[in-house]
Amino acid sequence: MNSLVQASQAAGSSVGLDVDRITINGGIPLRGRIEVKGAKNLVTKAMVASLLGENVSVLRNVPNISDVRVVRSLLEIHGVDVTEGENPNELRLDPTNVESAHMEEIDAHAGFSRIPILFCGPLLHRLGAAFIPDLGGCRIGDRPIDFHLDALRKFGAVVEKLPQGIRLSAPNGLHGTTVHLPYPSVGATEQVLLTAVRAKGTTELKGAAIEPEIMDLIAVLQKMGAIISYEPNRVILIEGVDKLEGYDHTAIGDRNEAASWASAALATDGDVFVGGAKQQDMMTFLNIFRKAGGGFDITDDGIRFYRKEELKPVVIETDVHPGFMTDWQQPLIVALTQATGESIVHETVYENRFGFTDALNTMGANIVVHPNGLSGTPRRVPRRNLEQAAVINGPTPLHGADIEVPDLRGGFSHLIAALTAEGKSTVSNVGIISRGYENFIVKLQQLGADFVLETK
Ligand SMILES: CC(=O)N[C@H]1[C@@H](OP(=O)(O)OP(=O)(O)OC[C@H]2O[C@@H](n3ccc(=O)[nH]c3=O)[C@H](O)[C@@H]2O)O[C@H](CO)[C@@H](O)[C@@H]1O
Ligand SMILES: C=C(OP(=O)(O)O)C(=O)O
Repeated sequence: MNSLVQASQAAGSSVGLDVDRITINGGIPLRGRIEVKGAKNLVTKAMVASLLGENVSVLRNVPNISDVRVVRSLLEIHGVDVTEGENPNELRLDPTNVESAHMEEIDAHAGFSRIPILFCGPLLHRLGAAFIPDLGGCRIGDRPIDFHLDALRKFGAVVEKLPQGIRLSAPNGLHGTTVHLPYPSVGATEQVLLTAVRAKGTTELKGAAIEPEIMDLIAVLQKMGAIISYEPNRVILIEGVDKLEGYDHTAIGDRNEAASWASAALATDGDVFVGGAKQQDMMTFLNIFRKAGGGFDITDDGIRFYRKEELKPVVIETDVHPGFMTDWQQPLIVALTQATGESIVHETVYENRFGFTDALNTMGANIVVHPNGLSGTPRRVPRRNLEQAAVINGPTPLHGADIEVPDLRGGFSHLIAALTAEGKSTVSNVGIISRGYENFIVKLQQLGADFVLETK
C-alpha cells in the first residue's frame, strides 16, 4: 500500500472525506478485486425506519460513507442511540429515548443530504411534530419536494414552510389515504411507506417507484411488523399498525457503486471483480454493458467486469426501475468516449445531469449536450419536458487535465476519465465522492491505480 494511502487511513480518512485532491497518472488498466457493501440508497432509509420501532434495530452491511454519517448524526440529535454493532459494518440503533429535536443542531445539518425529508412521518408518529432543515444531495436539477408534502398533507399533516426549513405537525394524528404520485419518485414512495405503516387505516399508493432499494425498505418494514402488499401496476397497499418492533437486516449491495467500478474497468480496458454485485439488481445495466463491448462473469459472491471486444456505441434512456438508472450514465459515458461511433444518452429523470461532461471535453472527449433533448429516434421512455441528451462521438483519446468534481456520480466519472487518460490529471473536490463510494481511495490502490493524494 502506498504511504499516502496508509497515512490517509491512519488519519481516519479511508472514507476519503478529508482528501481534497488526487493526482492520477492515467492510462493504467484497473485490475483486481474490490467489494461493495450496502446501498447508500437503502442504508440511509433503513436507518430512518429505526425511528418507527419500539426497540433496537440492527443494520448490517453498512458502508462507511459520509451520507451514513450525516443520517447517524441526525438520528442522534433526535435521541436515537447509534452504536457500532458486534461485527464490522454493523449499526445498532436504539430509539427508546427519542426526544424532541434540538433546532439549532438540526440547522447545522442543512444542505448535506436529502434524507432529512424522510424523517417527517416517523417524527410525526413519535413526537407529533417535526422540523426539516433545507435539503442537500446532488445539485442535478430543481429536485422539488412537492410530492412529499402533498402526500403528508393527505395523511393529515399540517405543513408550514419557514425560511430555514419546514415545520410539520399532526394535530389530529395521521390517517391512511390514497396517494397517486405524478411520477414514480423514489423518495416520495419511501415517504409514503414510512408514514403509512403507522397511520390509522389503509393507504393505497399508486404510481409507486419499485427500485430494488425500495423493495429492501419494504422488507425492513415487514420485519418490523408492517403489512405491505405489492399489487400490479405500481400500486402498493399499506395497512397501518399500532406498533412496530426493531429489525435485524442485512442491506442489499450498492448496485450503483458496482456499475461505477464496472464502467471504470470498461473505460480503462481493465478487469475488475466486484464482490457484492448482484445480477438481479443490475440486469438493465448488464444488457447495455454487453452491447457496448463489455464482458461479465456472474458468480454467487459478485460479478467480474472486463472489456470483451472493441467498444461499440449504444443508445441509452435513463428511467425509473426497471429502466436504466440515471446514476449509471455518468461513469458509463467515460467508457463510451472510447467506443467507435456515436452514442446517445437521453437523461429523462433529472433536468441537469450532464454538467460533468465539460471536464471530459477538456480532456479530449467529443460530447455535445442538447439541453432540450433530442427527438426523432425511436424511444422506450415517453419524452419528458425536462429531459436532455448527450451525443458522444468516439473513439477520442483522453489526455490529462485539472478538473473539479461537480457532484457524486459526475465526480466518479471524473476519476474514471483521469484513470483512462494518458498523462497526469488532478481531480479536486473529491471529498464529495465519499458521499456514496466507501473507501474509494483504498479501492483505487487495490486495483493498481497510480496516484498521490492531497488532504485539506
Ligand atoms: C438518496 C437516494 O435514494 N437518491 C436516489 C433517489 O433520489 P430521489 O428520491 O431524490 O429521486 P426521485 O425519484 O424522487 O426523483 C425523480 C424525479 O422526480 C422529481 N420529483 C421528486 C420528488 C418530488 O416531490 N417532486 C418531483 O418533481 C425529481 O425532481 C426528479 O425529476 O432516486 C433517484 C432516481 O432513481 C436517484 O438518482 C438518487 O440516487
Ligand atoms: C443523486 C444521487 O444521490 P442523492 O439523491 O443522495 O443526491 C446519487 O446517488 O447519484
